[in-house]
Amino acid sequence: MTDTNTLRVAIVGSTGYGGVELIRLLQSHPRVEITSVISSSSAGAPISDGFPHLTNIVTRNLDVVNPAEIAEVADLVFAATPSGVSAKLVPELLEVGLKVIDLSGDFRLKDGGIYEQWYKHPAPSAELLEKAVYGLCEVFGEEVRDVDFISNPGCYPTATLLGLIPAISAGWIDASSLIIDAKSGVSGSGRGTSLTSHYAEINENFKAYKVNKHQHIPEVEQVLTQVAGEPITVTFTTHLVPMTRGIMSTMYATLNGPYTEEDFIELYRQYFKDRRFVRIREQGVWPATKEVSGSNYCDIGFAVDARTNRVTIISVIDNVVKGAAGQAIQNLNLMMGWEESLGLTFTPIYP
Ligand SMILES: NC(=O)C1=CN([C@@H]2O[C@H](COP(=O)(O)OP(=O)(O)OC[C@H]3O[C@@H](n4cnc5c(N)ncnc54)[C@H](OP(=O)(O)O)[C@@H]3O)[C@@H](O)[C@H]2O)C=CC1
Ligand SMILES: CC(=O)N[C@@H](CCC(=O)OP(=O)(O)O)C(=O)O
Repeated sequence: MTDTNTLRVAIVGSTGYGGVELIRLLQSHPRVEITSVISSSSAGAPISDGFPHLTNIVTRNLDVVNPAEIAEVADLVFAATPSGVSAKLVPELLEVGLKVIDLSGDFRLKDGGIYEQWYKHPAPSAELLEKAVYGLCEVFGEEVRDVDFISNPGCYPTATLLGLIPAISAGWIDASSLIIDAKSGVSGSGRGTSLTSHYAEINENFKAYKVNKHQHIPEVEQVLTQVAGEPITVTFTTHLVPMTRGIMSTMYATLNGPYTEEDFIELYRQYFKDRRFVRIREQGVWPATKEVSGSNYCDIGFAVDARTNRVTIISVIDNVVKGAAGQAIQNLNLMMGWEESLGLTFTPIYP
């Protein structure tokens, strides 16, 4: 620490969407100083070369990935690196005494065998999978306090779990009936270009992908199983939408009793009482991705259908903020014992 008020942080993966969003959000954080922005491909260059929107805002050059050097200038590292890269990098960062908040999927699953089945590459050590604390702030916020290693939840799981956990915990919905229909903007796939994120493939198109094979399925199931105390499996379909930011998770479940929309609204308002980043819509009003864009909010609305005895729950987040950089900073605040909204009170950008 430079003084008792300021935490020095480094960002590995500063040239990706998650890293650049961390840089943007941390400009407004009163207790954090960014002391190193790191890239494996562009070290030495000013970050504003690749990101002119940072001109006169961040004047640093990009640093190399060297854990010992990072430990000399920083107390904590955000690893905004791809799956597989984090698995190798995080143990090295912890080894030199750094605190770590990892944005990848590498440390979210507790069972290495399940990780390898879904991610298709070797799992981190069982010891580190055990050590990583899963930082879904509004549910496990107490558990991240004072730890030195947090695994930040996935974007789809954040929207989905916040939408389902209160109803599952209360036993109001049949856990064997869950269907999740999720849609993401293209920034969710990262900055690297690929055929699937190519303009001509995305523009005026809407497509399903990784159906029944998405790596976030076991993450959602792991947490719901933990909350329910019984094994839960889900049907989970992901879609790519021609927009830049945003996730909408639409969830369908059979009701276990005659619960109304008013009941759901009251249940969720109680569950998320005092948690400023979850907002529950009034009856008959459903959230849209633009209503949370650029912010750390997760907004949730409900529709109960007495004809089918099902509830539809609609949850939206900004994938790069609440689904990545914003929740990572919220986790930092909780870890440090600071007010959880410190530096995160952005109003959504509208329109
Ligand atoms: N985009 C999103 O909405 C979300 C992303 N995530 C997760 O966050 C992480 C970052 O995602 P995102 O920013 O979108 O990804 P990007 O592809 O946009 O960026 C990845 C970053 O990692 C760096 N990197 C790549 N290889 C290495 C390496 N070997 N060593 C060090 N750094 C490396 C890249 O920069 P360089 O080549 O310059 O080193 C780049 O800065 C991923 O694990 C992703 O799954 C999680 C939730 C939401
Ligand atoms: C639109 C899009 O492609 N989204 C990505 C989300 C990637 C991501 O956030 O991955 P982790 O949470 O596992 O780190 C995907 O569906 O794989």
